[in-house]
Order: sequence, then C-alpha cells, then structure tokens
Amino acid sequence: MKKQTAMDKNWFETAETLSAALPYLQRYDGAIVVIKLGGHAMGSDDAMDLFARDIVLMQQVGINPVIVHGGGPMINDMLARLGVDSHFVDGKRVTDAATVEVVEMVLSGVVNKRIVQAINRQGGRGVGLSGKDASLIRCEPSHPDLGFVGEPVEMRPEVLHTLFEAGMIPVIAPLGFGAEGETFNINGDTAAGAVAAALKADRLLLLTDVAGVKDQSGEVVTELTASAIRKLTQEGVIAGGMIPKTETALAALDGGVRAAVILDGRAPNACLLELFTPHGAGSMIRQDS
Ligand SMILES: Nc1ncnc2c1ncn2[C@@H]1O[C@H](COP(=O)(O)OP(=O)(O)O)[C@@H](O)[C@H]1O
Ligand SMILES: CC(=O)N[C@@H](CCC(=O)OP(=O)(O)O)C(=O)O
Repeated sequence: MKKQTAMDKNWFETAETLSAALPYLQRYDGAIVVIKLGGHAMGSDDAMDLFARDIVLMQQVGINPVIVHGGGPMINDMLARLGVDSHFVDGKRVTDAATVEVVEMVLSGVVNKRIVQAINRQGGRGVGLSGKDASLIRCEPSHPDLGFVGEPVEMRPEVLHTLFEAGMIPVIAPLGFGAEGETFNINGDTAAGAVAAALKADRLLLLTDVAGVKDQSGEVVTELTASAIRKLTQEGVIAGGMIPKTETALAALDGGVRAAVILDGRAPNACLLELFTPHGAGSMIRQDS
C-alpha cells in the first residue's frame, strides 16, 4: 500500500485509500474523539476550511467529534489593542478581572464562531459553547497567584451527548464557572483533557505546530508510554509548551481516555491520517501496559 503523506490533500477521495481506511472506519463507528485546536494551529481561512472538512467527514462516517479550542495569540492581540499588559507563569496567563473579560470576549466570541462557521460551511452543524453552558465545566482557582485561572473540578458532559444525538458538533471555548459565579480562564489543553476524560473519549487529539513529541536527536517518536514521557521530561527533552501538553495527555489517560495523540494541526488531513491509516500521524501516548 502506498504510504500516505500529509501532503495528499484529497486523501479520502481516492478509492485506494478509502478501502485501506475501511477497517478503521468500522473501528471508530460511534467513537468519541476530542480534538484540541490551539491558537497557533489555526491558520488562514483556507487552512481552517480544510480542518473543518476533516471534522465534518469524521462525523459523516459515524464518529462523534468534539472540538475544544484555544486562542492565546488572538487574546494577546486584543489585550495589546486595549493596552492591557499580560504575562504567563508556567504556561498559564495571569488573569485579573479585566483580563478575564477580554479572554471570554475573544474565545467565546470571534474564535469560537470562526470555527463554528467553518464547520457549517462544510455542511456540518457546529454548536458553539463554553464551559459555562449547561454547567459543563465547574472550576476552582488553579493557584492564588494566577487570579481567575481555573482548574476543572466538576464536569457535566450531558449536553455533549445531547448534541451528538442531534447530529451536531460541539465547539467548546475553554472557560468555566466558579461556585461564586466567577468566570474562569482555563488553559486550552487542560480544558480539552477534562472534556475528554469526562466523556471517556476514545481519542484525544492535541493539534499543535510541531509534527509530534521529539526525542534527544530531534526525531518524532510515534509511540510513547506514560513512563517514556516522564523520562523525556526529566531529561529536559520535553520542554516549554510541550510540558503542559504531555501532562494533559497523561491526565486524560488516567481519567479513562484510551489514547492521546500530539500531532501537527497545520498538516492537511492530519486528523484523518491519524484515525484512518495504519501508520497514523504524530505521537501516540498510551498507558504503560
Ligand atoms: N520534545 C519536544 N518535542 C516537540 N516539541 C517540543 C519539545 N519540547 C518543547 N517543544 C516545543 O513545544 C511547542 C508546542 O507547544 P506550544 O507552543 O505551547 O503549542 P500550542 O500553542 O499549539 O499549544 C513546540 O513548538 C516546540 O517548540
Ligand atoms: C489560563 C490560560 O493560559 N488560558 C489560555 C486560554 C487560551 C489557550 O489556551 O490558547 P492556546 O491553546 O492557543 O494556547 C490563555 O489565556 O491564553
């Protein structure tokens, strides 16, 4: 069989690849796949359309896709336009009362609706919501120094099952609510992991701007166990923004997700190649057996 590459834009339109994909289509029938789309992985409108086409195709073949998005760069732009200073501690934005208003405006507004519209343009029915809707994500403060940064503590995923049954595709902005009615800003990876665990998802796909988790020599490792991740982190090979991503993957596995995959969201058909080909895409992380 010809090895498919991420450059094959019309991957699912050829009979050869479709027949190779058949066993995978059957395997994933009815599966729940949570996809985290980070701000850096959101490209031009054309790239967004290709991403949305993959998501709609997944749904058409029987998968229940859920998108959890980020939008850090878009929040940065808006804060800069408003003259509000912002900084990060350990990958999380220190979020005061003024900042959380802007975060909600940007994530639940422009970013969320851009994704919803892209899905709808491809013939799907995207429904935008945040962790506030239907009490999906209740949070507690993540750390006293971070202000309104939330850690998910209670999930109510029923609304997502209702949307699946209605044939709709949930698109979730990473915001939550607190016991006192506060709005919390949640790191996008953390929110995706919490949603995936609450749904006991079959796959958590973390889309980013690198091909996967790289080892000491800079090669992408296609299969990783939880203990291999811990070793690479201790050795400093996994660093920076990859640390919260791999931590999210491990927490999701502990929460009952079958496997998490870190892959390049900018590559055409990335999600389809991961799900429907023998070689997959990116780095797949599983529990130690
Ligand atoms: N071992 C590693 N393998 C791959 N990427 C790594 C590794 N260690 C650190 N990184 C960095 O992590 C980045 C991804 O994290 P981040 O920029 O936060 O992604 P996103 O904005 O998509 O959430 C990569 O672009 C890369 O620079
Ligand atoms: C607490 C925290 O840091 N929240 C993030 C939420 C958006 C996000 O995670 O966006 P990416 O996935 O594009 O990085 C923020 O304010 O930037």
